[in-house]
Amino acid sequence: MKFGGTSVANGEKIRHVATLLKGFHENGHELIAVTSALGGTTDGLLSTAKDVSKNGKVSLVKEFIADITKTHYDAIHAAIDDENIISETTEVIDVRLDELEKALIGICYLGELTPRSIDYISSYGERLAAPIVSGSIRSLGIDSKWLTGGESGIITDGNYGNALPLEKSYELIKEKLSPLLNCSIVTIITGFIAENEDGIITTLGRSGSDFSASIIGAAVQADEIWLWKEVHGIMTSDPKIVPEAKPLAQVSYIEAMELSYFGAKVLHPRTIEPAIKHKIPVRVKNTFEPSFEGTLIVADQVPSQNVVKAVTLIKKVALINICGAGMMGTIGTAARVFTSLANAGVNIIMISQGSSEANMSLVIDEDQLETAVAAVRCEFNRNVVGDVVFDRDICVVAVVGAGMDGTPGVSGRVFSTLGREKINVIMISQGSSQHNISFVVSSRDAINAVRVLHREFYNL
Ligand SMILES: Nc1ncnc2c1ncn2[C@@H]1O[C@H](COP(=O)(O)OP(=O)(O)O)[C@@H](O)[C@H]1O
Ligand SMILES: N[C@@H](CC(=O)OP(=O)(O)O)C(=O)O
Repeated sequence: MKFGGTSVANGEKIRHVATLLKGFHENGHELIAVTSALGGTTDGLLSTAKDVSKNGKVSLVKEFIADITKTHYDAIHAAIDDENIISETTEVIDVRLDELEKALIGICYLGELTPRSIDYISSYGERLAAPIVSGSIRSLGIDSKWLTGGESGIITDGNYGNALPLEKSYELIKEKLSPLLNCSIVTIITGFIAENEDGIITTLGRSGSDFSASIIGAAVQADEIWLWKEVHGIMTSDPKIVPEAKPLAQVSYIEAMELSYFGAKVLHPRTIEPAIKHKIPVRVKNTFEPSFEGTLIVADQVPSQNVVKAVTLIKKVALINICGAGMMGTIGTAARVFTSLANAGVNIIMISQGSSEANMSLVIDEDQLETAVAAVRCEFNRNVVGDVVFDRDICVVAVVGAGMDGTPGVSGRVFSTLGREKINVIMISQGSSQHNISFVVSSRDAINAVRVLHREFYNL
């Protein structure tokens, strides 16, 4: 079971989570829980580290440490009743906070922030949360211990910020965690963080605790992997954009993956991979309404009267247009574009090429725009490719559903709906899997595009 940052946002919520875990434990379930950082902590750690690496202000570190100390002390007192457990937990937290302060001050003086140090700093969110969740369970009379992702056996490559578990992790986790399953203990594991083969802390990417839970669930061959969140499950759209969005009772692994790739922040994009490999159902549930069934994610495609299961939105992306008459018929142009971007470490989200071959459009993360433009310009030096133009002011909208495969008329409905609303479509892409149709619109049209499409396919 994984509890997200919104589920453990403060001491009262942590107490609620501990009570849920106690209930499942007492009902005879053998379980392992993965916790995220208290909501907002990882953002705070990252922005403070970035700021102080630029401005070197030790006073800013002191302010941040005072804030984070208060948040976690408040959480300890609201989540734990037993005085001894309060003081034990406070001691652990104090040691962590002291290390964190020293590391941030180090960054102030060094004036640089490497990918490795970003992972080290951001790991503190989960490393501060896990002792409190574990203490809260102990305070309810259930034995509990906590481990970091690395200690539980998640060993990754060295790709800081987006590390992947090595295959051997699965055996290692099984070895380390299986003995803790059939004894009277609830084990808490820090989500999001792991370590590489040299024992250096790595992270699995933002929102990576979902992925931690599914790696662990797969390794111990859990019956189900449950992801507890602030929503009723996977919904027909982000309820923050479309308030009338409805929870989906069941979706397939493929649909869940497509949804997460296309921006549905409800799941970390890699979550489903370990579950597929080990054929484990995944359930998304609402921490604050546990009796609601939530969404079950399973292997088989679930027949539904709605061919479109959900409408999603990706923000913080940018469009690159590579054009030039010289591209027409010049063999190898695409290979050079993709190789130069790959060598620069740029991840491509969408690709489209017009049949005239004089134009190629790519969508990438906004953060990588400058690197990408420089890489393509350097590769061609105005030979073959005339120019590389870009637009930061765009979003990707997608309609997702495995039932679209072979169902005619879905694109017609998508684009005529957008046309009626006078929403200009800048770029279109549909994979041959036919499980999604994705397109680019200007940022100012994006929310409206999601809402009108949701209304079109769900009649709400
Ligand atoms: N299709 C979707 N279904 C459900 N939630 C979605 C969807 N798209 C985006 N979201 C957002 O994902 C968030 C998931 O819940 P949250 O408790 O924040 O998860 P976690 O803390 O595990 O990251 C919600 O706040 C919701 O706004
Ligand atoms: N704390 C990490 C990892 C995580 O999974 O968080 P959440 O469960 O709140 O998405 C983050 O903010 O990225």
